[in-house]
Amino acid sequence: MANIEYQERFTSHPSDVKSYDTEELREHFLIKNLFEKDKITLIYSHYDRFISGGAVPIDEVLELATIEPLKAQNFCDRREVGILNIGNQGIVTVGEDKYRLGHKEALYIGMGAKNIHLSSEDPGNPAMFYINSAPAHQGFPIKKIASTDTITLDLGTSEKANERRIVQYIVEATVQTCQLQMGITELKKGSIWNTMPPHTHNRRMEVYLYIDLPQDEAICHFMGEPQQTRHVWMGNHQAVISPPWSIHAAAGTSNYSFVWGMAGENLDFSDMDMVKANQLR
Ligand SMILES: O=C(O)C(=O)C[C@H](O)C(=O)CO
Ligand SMILES: [Zn+2]
Repeated sequence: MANIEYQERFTSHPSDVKSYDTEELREHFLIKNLFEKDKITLIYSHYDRFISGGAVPIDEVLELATIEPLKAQNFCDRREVGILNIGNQGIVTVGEDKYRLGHKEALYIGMGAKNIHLSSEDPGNPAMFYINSAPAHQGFPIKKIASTDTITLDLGTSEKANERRIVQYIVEATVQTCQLQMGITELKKGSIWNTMPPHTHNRRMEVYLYIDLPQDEAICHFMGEPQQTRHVWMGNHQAVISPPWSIHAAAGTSNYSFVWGMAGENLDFSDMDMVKANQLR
């Protein structure tokens, strides 16, 4: 059954963002309520035409059907998709093929795939599928990425409260994609800063979905041009759109994790323009 809601988000010029107040900043960049029972919720950003979404199948099998802005018969007619399960055991069916995704396992689905359905193995303990998608020009094979298939990078130190593990799920070295990259960054206990020192990558936009944040805690996400930053207070399971010209970093009131996804000009994860912390304004 197709039970999909979508919203479009248009792009903002950095000099316009300078004058956004709290509400306007949140309206354009913050993504709330992605994970609703028996629904697929999609946000179509005009930055690199990147779609981020959530699906929580409980009593229904949910179909990742096309949405009107795609003007396509099937969701993947001109798109590739990454699905990362942040909930309990779930099943993604593509055509006749079934892929079981456990907690923090991912699936890449290439252009041309049809009949994508999402379900939970146990409705009492549902899967929570986080979906990222970008335009594609070539169909690459479907691939499941378990945690043993990922590439990990350990960054930061406890002294700087930014000790974290970057877990790369969908990157050039693990899966062939046109432009999509996805992964999870997990902060160690006692560390609160992600992506600090920060960076921009004018060649790619990025979306962060914050997860594993204890109840009553909060994330202060920093965005904007490095010399003109703004902050957005966020909660667990909320996402934020990072324009290519914006830094994307945060401090939490506890440790937490986040799923990052990006698309754009290249597939070079390390292509970042670093900014020194003492240069931020
Ligand atoms: O903690 C970090 O640093 C990150 O996770 C960085 C993201 O992966 C990123 O922004 C990639 O461009
Ligand atoms: Zn980045």
